[in-house]
Amino acid sequence: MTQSTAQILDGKATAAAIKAELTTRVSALAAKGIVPGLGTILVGSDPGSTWYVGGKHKDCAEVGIQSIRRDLPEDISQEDLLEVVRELNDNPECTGYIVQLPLPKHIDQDVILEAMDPDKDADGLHPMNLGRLVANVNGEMKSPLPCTPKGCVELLRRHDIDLKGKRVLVVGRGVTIGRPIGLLLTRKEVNATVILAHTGTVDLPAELKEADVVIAAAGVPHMIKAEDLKPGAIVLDVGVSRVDDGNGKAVVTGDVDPAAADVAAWLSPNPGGVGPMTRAMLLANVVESAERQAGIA
Ligand SMILES: Nc1nc2c(c(=O)[nH]1)N[C@@H](CN(C=O)c1ccc(C(=O)N[C@@H](CCC(=O)O)C(=O)O)cc1)CN2
Repeated sequence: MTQSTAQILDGKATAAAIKAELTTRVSALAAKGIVPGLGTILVGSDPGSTWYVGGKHKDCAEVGIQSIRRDLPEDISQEDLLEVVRELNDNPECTGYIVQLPLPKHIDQDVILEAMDPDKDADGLHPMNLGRLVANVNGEMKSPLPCTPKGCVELLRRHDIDLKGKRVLVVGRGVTIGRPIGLLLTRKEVNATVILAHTGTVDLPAELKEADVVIAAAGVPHMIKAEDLKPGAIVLDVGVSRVDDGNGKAVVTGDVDPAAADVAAWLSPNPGGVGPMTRAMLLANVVESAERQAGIA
């Protein structure tokens, strides 16, 4: 049996440390009479989405952020959903909010995200904030960043992993992870070289073998095997799938086969890696936005 070589990028412990720091910053805001408030909009009763939203409210309570919850039926019309978006845009207790994704198929996600007040967009997914991410090559402009990409960069930074000059392969071109993470990693402050692979990529195995860093965000269970990787690669397993464990129970499974730990130098596991960082970065976005509104940051 081979010995696992990879060091673990522990998202749970890192997120816990970030939450402790945010608790201090929320107390400083409270001393100035400012209480940040996060709103969530959940449409339907998908078990995963319901769990994530519940976790966001629990996190808020932990760090002292007020939370506002709007749980809506699966068959809500787009117009009625827009009405809830407008209500949170105007709600003074809500300093930022998110619309939990994915939305049901009959709702146009782009229309909903665009209707949000960009200054209250805690997920950084409003087209204005995605545009700011594109324009912000130096990383100096302050705007909310999508939580999972921000979590990946913060997880690496807090483990002193420098990506300057590294060849990074991102697998998956989704709007919440794949596309924005390339923009973050190519900022001058990170200076990585990024290749964005997707279902149309001709020779994924060749790209994987050359990558110093792999960020797997395809949502295909265990599609990346140990033998696909360059020895010593840094691997972030970000994709989430729920598969039957053989006993009728759904378990969270990442894109990377656990045996990759025998080849990689660093591995962020799934669960326990980037997921907890996504939650912590949402809190960070809410606190940063409240600080900006208070003229602190
Ligand atoms: N509006 C948004 N929708 C979605 C986002 C997002 O950032 N904004 N990301 C994902 C879901 N997500 C947060 O919303 C999320 C995913 C995973 C985790 C997490 O902590 N996962 C755990 C495992 C959880 C489990 O057992 O199910 C882990 O990785 O350890 C938190 C948040 C899609 N939608």
